[in-house]
Amino acid sequence: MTGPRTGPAYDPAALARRARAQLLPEHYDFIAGGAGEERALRENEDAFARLALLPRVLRGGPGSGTRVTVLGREWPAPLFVSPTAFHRLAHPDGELATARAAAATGTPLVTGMAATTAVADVVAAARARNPEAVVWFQLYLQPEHEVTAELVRRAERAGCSALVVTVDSPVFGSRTRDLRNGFHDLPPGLAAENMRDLPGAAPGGTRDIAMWPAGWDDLRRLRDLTDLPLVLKGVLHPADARTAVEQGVDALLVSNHGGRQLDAAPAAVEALPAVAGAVAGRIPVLVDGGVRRGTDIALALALGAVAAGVGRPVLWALATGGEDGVTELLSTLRADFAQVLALCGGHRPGDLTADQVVARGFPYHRPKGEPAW
Ligand SMILES: Cc1cc2nc3c(=O)[nH]c(=O)nc-3n(C[C@H](O)[C@H](O)[C@H](O)COP(=O)(O)O)c2cc1C
Ligand SMILES: CCCCC(=O)C(=O)O
Repeated sequence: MTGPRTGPAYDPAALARRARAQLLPEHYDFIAGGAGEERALRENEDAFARLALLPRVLRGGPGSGTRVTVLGREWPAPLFVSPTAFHRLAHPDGELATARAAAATGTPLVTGMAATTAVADVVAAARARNPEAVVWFQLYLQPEHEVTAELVRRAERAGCSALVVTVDSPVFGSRTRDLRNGFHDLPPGLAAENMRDLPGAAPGGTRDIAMWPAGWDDLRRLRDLTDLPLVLKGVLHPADARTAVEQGVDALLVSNHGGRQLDAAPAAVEALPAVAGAVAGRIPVLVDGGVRRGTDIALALALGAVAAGVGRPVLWALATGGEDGVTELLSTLRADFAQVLALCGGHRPGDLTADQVVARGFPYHRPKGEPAW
């Protein structure tokens, strides 16, 4: 073998196994688990495995790197950290460690409303590592408008540059493992810190996060409340994607919530082409669910996403290695994607196209609903 070894050694399943050994079983299950029979959860990864990439050849080089532009900001790679609750279940440094690692690698972070660290502290930790760090705030619209408004003000004051509104949770999904384990409360000493001192909370106390069936009117009220770009997370139906564009939404995140809400939902990557088709390039489309390696990111881009998010792997890396673990994971995913892009004959992320995606089998075929060559 000649030349430098460029392929990173990374085994996502082994990372999850190592994390399992570190965590209390009910905490591991909370993170790993999904709704119902966990079909949507399994399908997220399986659907990627059913797809293959046709590389293009003799395209010359060198490539110009992995950078992409999303909502006016340049990202070093089409990769971001999806919002996940309660990072201090995984590691005592929790969201602070995740934020530092994301910032150090230039990876945009979506911090969750259900974080165990307040958004101001998350952004401060990220900016201390990298003044240019991109942090977005994930929001569940709350039934009381003043509560939503206060959360938005906190995200704005903290320096978040977009709001990711999760719209796939009109009610909470049935998490089979949590029901079996009786896991429904954070352990003593941990709290959803963004929910502290909100209207309706006891002094010094936190409010519960409501899963509530908001409507498009509520989204319009949010639009009037803030100038931050709005990203809708959890859109799977192309008709909703079209409405979102008409309503002035700034970006979509195609997601089945990591299989934690509707168990009959399709895999995120399977829902992506129809949503991207409905949006027709008018706003950026992001995706998460089952993204574990560079080939998954490449498939997502070829099928119309501008970037892909990772959820559980970040928590596994945090559990096993704290900040350094997350830094290693994010750098590895970026290097892996850079290698896959080059192997596909791409010079830049936008070079990956839908005609390069085929469904495995003999003979392989174009995924249904995709235009023929
Ligand atoms: C432990 C855990 C907590 C999560 N919490 C939230 C949340 O508070 N808000 C939200 O919009 N999505 C949440 N998600 C969903 C993620 O944002 C994301 O859609 C999903 O994890 C992506 O799939 P992946 O874990 O296969 O990468 C959570 C996922 C996990 C695993
Ligand atoms: C109340 C926050 C729950 C977070 C969570 O587990 C999820 O959104 O999947």
